[in-house]
Amino acid sequence: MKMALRACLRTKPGLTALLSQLSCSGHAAARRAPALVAQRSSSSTSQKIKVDFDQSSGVAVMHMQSPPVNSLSLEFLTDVCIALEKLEMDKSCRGLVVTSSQPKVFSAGLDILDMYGKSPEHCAEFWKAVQEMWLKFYGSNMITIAAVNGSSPAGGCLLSMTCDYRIMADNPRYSIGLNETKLGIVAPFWFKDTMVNTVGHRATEMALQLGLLYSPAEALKIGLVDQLVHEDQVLTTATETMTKWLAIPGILNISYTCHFFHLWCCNLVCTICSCVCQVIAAKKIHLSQDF
Ligand SMILES: CCCC/C=C/CC(=O)SCCNC(=O)CCNC(=O)[C@H](O)C(C)(C)COP(=O)(O)OP(=O)(O)OC[C@H]1O[C@@H](n2cnc3c(N)ncnc32)[C@H](O)[C@@H]1OP(=O)(O)O
Repeated sequence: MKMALRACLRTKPGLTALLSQLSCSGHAAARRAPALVAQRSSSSTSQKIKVDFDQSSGVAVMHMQSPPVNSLSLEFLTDVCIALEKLEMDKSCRGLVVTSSQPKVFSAGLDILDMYGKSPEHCAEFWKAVQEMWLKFYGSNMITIAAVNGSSPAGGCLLSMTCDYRIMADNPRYSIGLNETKLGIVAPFWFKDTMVNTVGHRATEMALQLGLLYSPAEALKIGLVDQLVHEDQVLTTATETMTKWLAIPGILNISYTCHFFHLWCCNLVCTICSCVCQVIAAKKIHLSQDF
């Protein structure tokens, strides 16, 4: 799926334009962008994101450092998007590892405080930033690996699922999953679709209906994560794994993308049809009650 968006970005100028319209240029431009210096190794830091880029390997490591739990606030999302844009523009950067600098937590998901009691304008901007993060990760030309070194509920799980590969710390105290139902909210359809693409329909159905959070071992079993390693090994394993992925010529990825893009389009059309059907059904019920 991620590959699909990637192919689309390469081949369809229309979508690129769409993405750039959705891009953080509005709110992001106003913020100071962390610079990536063209040298063998460079480091750039915003308040909430630190990026270390090793030019010799072409791999960047993005450290999320927003205490206490890397919750996805508008400010945090904006910094992530700016950092991603910078890396994407640097053609020497081919791989990205995302990890957390916070102990025990990868990301707590959307910042609840940034969603509650805010103006409609803030909520709109916030929601746009959430979608943008998803699009930028899913549509990235880089190989992306999530080094999940702590708990990762809800939006944190979504973030990890937008990556090509997930390595999680093998600590039973940690959990991962889309637990929105348990919070009394419905996961947006694109959260659901991202999970379907990761673990399949049935596992997603169970996960979303029950708002399940999985232990690392359970997550590995259903394919929500790809590998478990000791807590201290998450980042090193991620960079080693990246070497394997980068050994595959990028062109081969593209041939898979067409197939996945087709599936993605079908999915989108189905979702739209199902929404239309629901509206028609609701109208019919309403009309039949009138008579
Ligand atoms: C409009 C439709 C939207 C639909 C989509 C929603 C997707 C989402 O992502 S909704 C957010 C769902 N997130 C969660 O349910 C996570 C809740 N948090 C936790 O489960 C735990 O905090 C943790 C497992 C991530 C970490 O546990 P730990 O024991 O280490 O830390 P805590 O003491 O629980 O928390 C520390 C500190 O952080 C605050 N906090 C935690 N999560 C969030 C959050 N998502 N947004 C904002 N703030 C959060 C928590 O309140 C504590 O703050 P204080 O120290 O000030 O009490």
